[in-house]
Amino acid sequence: MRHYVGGEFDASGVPFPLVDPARGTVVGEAPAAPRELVDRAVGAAREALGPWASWSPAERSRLLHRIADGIEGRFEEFVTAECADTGKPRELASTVDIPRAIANFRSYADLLAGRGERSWHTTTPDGRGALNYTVHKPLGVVAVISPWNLPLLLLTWKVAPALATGNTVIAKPSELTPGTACLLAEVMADADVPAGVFNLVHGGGADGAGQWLTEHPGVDAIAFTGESRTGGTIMRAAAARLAPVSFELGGKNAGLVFADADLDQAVAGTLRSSFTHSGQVCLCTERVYVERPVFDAFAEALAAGARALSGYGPMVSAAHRDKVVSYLDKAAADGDVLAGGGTPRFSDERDGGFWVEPTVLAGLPEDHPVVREEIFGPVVHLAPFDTEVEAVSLANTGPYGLAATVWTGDVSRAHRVAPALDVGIAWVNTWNLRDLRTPFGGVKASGIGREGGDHSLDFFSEPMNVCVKL
Ligand SMILES: NC(=O)c1ccc[n+]([C@@H]2O[C@H](COP(=O)([O-])OP(=O)(O)OC[C@H]3O[C@@H](n4cnc5c(N)ncnc54)[C@H](O)[C@@H]3O)[C@@H](O)[C@H]2O)c1
Ligand SMILES: O=C/C=C/C=C(\O)C(=O)O
Repeated sequence: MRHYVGGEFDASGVPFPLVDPARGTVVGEAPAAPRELVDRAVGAAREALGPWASWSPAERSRLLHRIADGIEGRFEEFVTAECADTGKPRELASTVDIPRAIANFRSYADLLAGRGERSWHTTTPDGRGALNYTVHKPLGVVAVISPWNLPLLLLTWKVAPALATGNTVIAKPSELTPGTACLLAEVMADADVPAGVFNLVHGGGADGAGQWLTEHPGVDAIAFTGESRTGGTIMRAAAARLAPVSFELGGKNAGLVFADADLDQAVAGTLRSSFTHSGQVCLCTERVYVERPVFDAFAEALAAGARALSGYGPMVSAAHRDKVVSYLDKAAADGDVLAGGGTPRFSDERDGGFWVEPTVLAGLPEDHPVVREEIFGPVVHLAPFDTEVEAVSLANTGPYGLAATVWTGDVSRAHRVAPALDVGIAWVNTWNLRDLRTPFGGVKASGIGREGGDHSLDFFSEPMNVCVKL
């Protein structure tokens, strides 16, 4: 595991251990970047800005495709690194995480190639008129700080548009999952990305590379994905120099199941949306409200499906496993456990890992911590509702507003309910179906701004207006 600064690989810094989530064993180490290396990375990124800005959009677009080609060429290595870091099933990394990293670079390469600028012809009293047109400039040096759950997908979801728009980047992946970021740096070097355009430093957040980047006067903007609490800390650091921030934060996503839904589809969809990556996806459903006439049937089918789940992965760390289990203990004390509720016994080396059973709960009050706080594990709470108005109100209550699912067979109800939800993304009769051109992000404590398509290109650009008197 190495840093990548100014086109050079570097392993300086105090090593920190890397732990296999499936077995709980130390399997490697990575260097924590010292402060001077973070300073050097910012300096290299700043120095590279000028030459990089001279690249045409067509040249940057071709380079992004070359990076995508590089990831494709080392696909299995990326899958192995992603699974080693996160413990996620190989099938998930090879069908979601790594293909999406490739798609992230290709979609922004194509969007950039086709991006036009707007202009206006302005009439003037002398009749000769004026021409107003927009020029998009890069923000400058961007710090990209990413979480441990979808390490490569979420890192490249920011790096691709940041590079596409002519910025230079210092990436700081989670200290729990540095592996795929290291491979990405090698792909960048092999693709002849100019030195200093993409830099990578490893280490922690507070009192580490993460904090030093967010406080650094040489960093012009911060793109962050992580906990809402961390977002608040970063926003305070950015406020000191009014640096723009793009935040993708926490969630406590609700599902609404109406009696007119296809129940089998709703159960299968909720099993996916609650237990994919063992609930360690920001879009996962952690609370489901079910119309009363079908509550028992839905609860019974979902609990049976959760009990039958196999091949799921562990929590990313012992600390995260302990956090999730603490919520299970509270739920068992105050409510009903319909499935799971503990940690599985395998009677093999996995017993040293950070596993939690897929868990279905019910019977807790709406103000209970399990129903209100983000757990970020394989845990979903069910509660009944009687009216559509009540369902929307239940879903909209709480500090978060990232995503939601609506299961209904009534098309009018779908178009009435989905827009009424205070979230950034609502799926109807599906989950996590993604079009990369659409706005992606949350409201309330779930984030600031939107990623995806022009939304990312706009965040990473400064639009300038030029007015020419004719
Ligand atoms: N909205 C989304 O798109 C989205 C996507 C994935 C994860 N998440 C959220 O991320 C969280 C899980 O990820 P996590 O545990 O890695 O989050 P986290 O906030 O603990 O860490 C995220 C990143 O921030 C760094 N960091 C931590 N403290 C910092 C500080 N003070 N200054 C600068 N950097 C700091 C970490 O090193 C890591 O790289 C969950 O809350 C989840 O909801 C949101
Ligand atoms: O864990 C959170 C998942 C985020 C997913 C995306 O950012 C995406 O699908 O673009």
